[in-house]
Amino acid sequence: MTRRADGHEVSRPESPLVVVSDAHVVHKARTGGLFARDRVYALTGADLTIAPGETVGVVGESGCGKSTLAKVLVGVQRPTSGTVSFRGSDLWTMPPAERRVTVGAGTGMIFQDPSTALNRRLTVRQILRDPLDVHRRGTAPQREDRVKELMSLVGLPKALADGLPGQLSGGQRQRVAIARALALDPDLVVADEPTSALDVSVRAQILNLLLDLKERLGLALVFVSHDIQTVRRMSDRVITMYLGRIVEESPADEVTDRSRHPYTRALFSATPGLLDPIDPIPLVGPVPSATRPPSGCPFRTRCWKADPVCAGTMPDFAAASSPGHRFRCHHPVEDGQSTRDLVAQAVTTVPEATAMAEMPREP
Ligand SMILES: Nc1ncnc2c1ncn2[C@@H]1O[C@H](COP(=O)(O)OP(=O)(O)OP(=O)(O)O)[C@@H](O)[C@H]1O
Repeated sequence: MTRRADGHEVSRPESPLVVVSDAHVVHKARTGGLFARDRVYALTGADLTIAPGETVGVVGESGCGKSTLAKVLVGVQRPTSGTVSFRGSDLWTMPPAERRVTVGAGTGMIFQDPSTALNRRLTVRQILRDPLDVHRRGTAPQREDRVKELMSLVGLPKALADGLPGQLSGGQRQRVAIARALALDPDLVVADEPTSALDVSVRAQILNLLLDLKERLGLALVFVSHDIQTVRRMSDRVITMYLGRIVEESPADEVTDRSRHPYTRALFSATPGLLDPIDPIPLVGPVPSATRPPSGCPFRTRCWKADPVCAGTMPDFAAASSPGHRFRCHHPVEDGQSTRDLVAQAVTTVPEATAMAEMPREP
């Protein structure tokens, strides 16, 4: 059984749709010149399972690896190590042609900015026909029918079929991008900040459209956003990432005041309107560089609960008291402890945390 965002329990088929196991993504640093040796640890040891039909939200500060995880899930980013299986088949050991079909037909991705994600020289009809042509879906008339069906599915008037992206509003462009992601009837759609480039007035419409499509089509949806309130509203389950690591995974209704990882609590405490009007939990300094992540727990340099144990190892996942809730922390928040208490605790121990932040990092 999976708990939906509205609190209802729904039964899901047992076999997972996507399983990511111990995935690491390491890039060469973009800056530093031709002979730079710096590596960016964009994703470290990610384990994640997505069930058919569920919505998983991914939150975390800028640069923590959310987009990298999203791209790994839809087979756009090959992990440096680790595995990604889609409907039981390992994506990166199958022949490339098979992977293109598996990923192309089974997944869809919606990007932040539809202005850059859509080819400006193609009409809406051409944009929506393209995946059908590439994957040779049906006859020419059937493809035309599918284009019409997709436009109606996302609420685009027929009259826009011959329009170019530049002639559409931001909201209409994002509808085209959503329709394109749905063209091949995927099981999984990953939406990476799908509303952050849109006017506030159309954001709710696009979010409602995604929720509606997800229910109607039985899609699994991975929803990446900085907007924690929205993630919570959209998702069944929330993943918190910090500096390339998944540090907590919990049912959406537990992320505010029942999260066990100090970072998740701090992140949510800084979201206006989510909890009591209290000050956010204070953290020490900025997020460390992804080229030199701290040893052990990556959050320890900013955490008010950190001690030398945290500099030693990254703990394995521990299960919280409720199903589907797990976290990786040596000194988790106690079950039932209020965020208000944590603010008070952090305020008194931040000087110690500052000292911890000065501990040596890995070379
Ligand atoms: N192709 C690349 N080459 C070098 N570094 C990269 C590359 N792609 C991502 N990174 C780095 O990897 C880290 C994770 O990036 P990612 O885009 O996944 O983070 P994010 O959480 O999605 O950030 P944001 O919320 O700002 O979009 C960042 O430090 C980023 O600069």
